Amino acid sequence: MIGCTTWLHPYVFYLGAQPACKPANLVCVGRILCQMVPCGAEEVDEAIKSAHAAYLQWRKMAGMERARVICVLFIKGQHIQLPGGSFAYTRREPLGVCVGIGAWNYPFQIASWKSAPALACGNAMVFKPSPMTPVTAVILAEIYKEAGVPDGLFCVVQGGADTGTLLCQHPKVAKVSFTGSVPTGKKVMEMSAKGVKQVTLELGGKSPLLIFKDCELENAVKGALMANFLTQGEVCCNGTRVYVQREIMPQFLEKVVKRTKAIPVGDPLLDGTRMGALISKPHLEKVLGFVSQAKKEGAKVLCGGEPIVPSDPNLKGGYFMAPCVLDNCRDDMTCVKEEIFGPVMSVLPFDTEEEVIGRANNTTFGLASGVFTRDISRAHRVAENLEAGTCFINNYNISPVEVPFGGYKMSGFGRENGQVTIEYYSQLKTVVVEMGDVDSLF
Ligand SMILES: NC(=O)c1ccc[n+]([C@@H]2O[C@H](COP(=O)([O-])OP(=O)(O)OC[C@H]3O[C@@H](n4cnc5c(N)ncnc54)[C@H](O)[C@@H]3O)[C@@H](O)[C@H]2O)c1
Ligand SMILES: C[N+](C)(C)CCCC=O
Repeated sequence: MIGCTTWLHPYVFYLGAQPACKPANLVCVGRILCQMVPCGAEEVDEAIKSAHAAYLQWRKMAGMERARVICVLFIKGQHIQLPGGSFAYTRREPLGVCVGIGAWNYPFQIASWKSAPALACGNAMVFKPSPMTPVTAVILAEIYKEAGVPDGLFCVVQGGADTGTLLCQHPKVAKVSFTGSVPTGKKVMEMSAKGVKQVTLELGGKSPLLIFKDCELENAVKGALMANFLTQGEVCCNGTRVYVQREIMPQFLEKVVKRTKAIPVGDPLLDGTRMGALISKPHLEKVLGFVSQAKKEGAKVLCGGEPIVPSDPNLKGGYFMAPCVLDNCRDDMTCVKEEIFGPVMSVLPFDTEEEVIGRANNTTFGLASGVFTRDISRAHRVAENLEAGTCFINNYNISPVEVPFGGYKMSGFGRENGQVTIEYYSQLKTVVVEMGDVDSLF
């Protein structure tokens, strides 16, 4: 246990009572790394006020000045000509204090994807990481401080649902950017609606990956693995419904199972490791529960799906499981309908393009999708018809920061990354300029 410390400004970070554990090894399994006291109303208010005070100075700085601290994208308005030499122009202005609330699966990335554009647009941000992964957002705050971000502009508050609720309901908050599950996203949206706050929701998914018989099979197999086993399958946009055209199903399964069985599972700090432990014991049990349910509903486990103890004795007690491939799946099975958030691939056969697009879209989610084919016309036709915020053609899970990311349907709205993010962290002011006399009706 790390000793109790409270740091205020530039961020609020309370260490005290809520354990954050490491899931992988004996030295750390179940061992408490640090303890957090969830922030209550007083601390949340203090963080928001401190962010607001910093925002009042930060918003006045020119883009060039902010660019000395944080790499600022080109933020510009429009010039619109009007009759008689008059004109209007638009300015992109910051929103104020934005709140970021993060999930546990990409804790540093989520904090960065939210706070960097927020700050670049002239806002302040109060960020609440998941209580499962509370530490890396604080490291990000330290990086910002070192880069020259003014005190208070990026504050980290710790806590769970109660702290998140306080943040969403605070009257000084202009916007909430949330990453997490659909049920929590709905609550965040409801609370934000009451205060007419803008919202970005990055929610869950159950994305389809369509593999046509004319694909380059080795690439499709590699793509299916990238779509399912990256980060132990704890990835929102994973392509966990793998639709394979019937004619190539035997070859696909043989290759995918061979590669899946060869995935080195173990210590995530070693270069050769490709899969680590799941986040927690309850989450491991939940994922294994999906595999048991799939078997009951008629799926066939081709490999994995059970807890494993890696050969390294230090890893005993870690929350490891063998990556799993499920065959004989149907669209009505729980494993095909629900987000598992673990290393479980469900494989389903299809016959025609029209049929598979209908089946792929038959879900309330719409985060991502993918297609493997050599037919360029088909690739773009499928991309157009799939109801998802991203479609990967002949690859999967490629998301550089220049490229917008976000969902359709219940997977959320708003976008992170890319130039378009500016629209979600700024508001547009129109300035109308008269160059002649006022033509009054009165
Ligand atoms: N679309 C994306 O970009 C993306 C990225 C990562 C994860 N996710 C999704 O996140 C989910 C897994 O993450 P999780 O289990 O941490 O999700 P979660 O919804 O349980 O929690 C997310 C965050 O919300 C907070 N929270 C909980 N209740 C709240 C409330 N009432 N008000 C305000 N905040 C509240 C939590 O403390 C946490 O910080 C999966 O569904 C995954 O798909 C989506
Ligand atoms: C970087 N990825 C793989 C696109 C993951 C984004 C965050 C989703 O959970």
